[in-house]
Amino acid sequence: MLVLGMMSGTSLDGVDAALIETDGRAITRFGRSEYRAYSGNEAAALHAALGRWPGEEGAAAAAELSVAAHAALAGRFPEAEVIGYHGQTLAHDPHGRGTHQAGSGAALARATGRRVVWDFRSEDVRRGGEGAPLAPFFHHACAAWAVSAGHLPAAPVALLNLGGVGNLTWTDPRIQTPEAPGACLAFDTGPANAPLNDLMRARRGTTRDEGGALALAGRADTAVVASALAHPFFDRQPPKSLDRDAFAAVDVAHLPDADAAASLVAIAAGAVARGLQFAPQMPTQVLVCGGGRHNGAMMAALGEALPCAVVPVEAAGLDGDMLEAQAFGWLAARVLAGLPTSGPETTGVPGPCCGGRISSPD
Ligand SMILES: Nc1ncnc2c1ncn2[C@@H]1O[C@H](COP(=O)(O)OP(=O)(O)OP(=O)(O)O)[C@@H](O)[C@H]1O
Ligand SMILES: CC(=O)N[C@H]1[C@@H]2OC[C@@H](O2)[C@@H](O)[C@@H]1O[C@H](C)C(=O)O
Repeated sequence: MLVLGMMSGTSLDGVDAALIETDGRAITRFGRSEYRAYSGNEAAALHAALGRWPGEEGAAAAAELSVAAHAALAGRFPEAEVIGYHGQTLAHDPHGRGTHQAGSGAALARATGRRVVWDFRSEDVRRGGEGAPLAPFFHHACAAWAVSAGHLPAAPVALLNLGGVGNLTWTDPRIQTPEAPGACLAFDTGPANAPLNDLMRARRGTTRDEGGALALAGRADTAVVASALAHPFFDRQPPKSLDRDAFAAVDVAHLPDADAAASLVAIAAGAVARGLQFAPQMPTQVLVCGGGRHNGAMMAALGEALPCAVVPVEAAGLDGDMLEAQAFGWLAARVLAGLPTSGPETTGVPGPCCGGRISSPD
């Protein structure tokens, strides 16, 4: 089936939408994609609602805004039979209050006249999993696709998503299904772009460090980096997940702008290196997707910190800006096929877990 996957990540910059043709197992074809940036007012409303749970101030407005933005974008894809709708994560506390993605799939189904698969994380959390990351089974499908297309050798590889938070999937495409033991090991690596974006907003009034120019002009403060990487999160065995602001306490207030940016980049790269130590074997390469791969300082720091090649995921014929949107399209097809969306090695859920809810327009 032809599915439209839609994702608005923790960076709160906008919505990605991408078509994918799949039965929830193999990827038959990648289709076209579009991005819709949030307006300043929309981003401000979403920021104001961060950390809020259903019923709390700002959450309902964020949910309505999310549905409206996604419906507008979905209107540009009339050919999609089904929509995979992630919603906007406002809060994530899997072993406490749960996980909260604002935006109702039922409302989106009514607004678009199409079937919507949504609420992908709750069931995993309810069953004791981390509820994240959910892209790993899709990363396995991508690796298998890239091997069959001749873009990758048939060997273990890692996919690293550098969004607001980073997440990494080690995967062996020689194993047939993603839920099979040994096919995937996945976890959030640590903070990626979110602290850098927050720094740029506070100090420069911009949304991001374009190309990593500011970080490239600075020097990482070794004491700040070491103290951030001393966080007990990095010693925890994967799977493990993070809330967007888990590292809000990293203190770079005393550093000049460029050194502060360089330090946050070094922390993000160091976090990936710490995480990769848990991989069952060193991957042939780390394929980087997500906005962070456009940050030259981030890519350079990763190249230094990791013991294997680090390349943008385009090297394997994939689209690094749309991988997460595609993931939620593929996962939607998987939910409709009744196949698991997470497992013990991706979210720590005790057994294979079929998450997601299905809403019809009528
Ligand atoms: N040209 C660029 N230069 C520097 N940084 C960039 C560039 N383009 C994107 N980014 C960074 O990538 C971020 C967006 O990444 P992405 O869209 O992958 O995140 P997300 O999907 O919102 O987050 P997550 O994956 O955590 O849910 C931006 O907020 C910015 O920090
Ligand atoms: C709770 C939540 O929304 N987590 C996001 C976030 O952004 C990156 C990282 O943290 C990952 O855990 C996840 O998103 C991706 C798409 C995932 O679930 O694989």
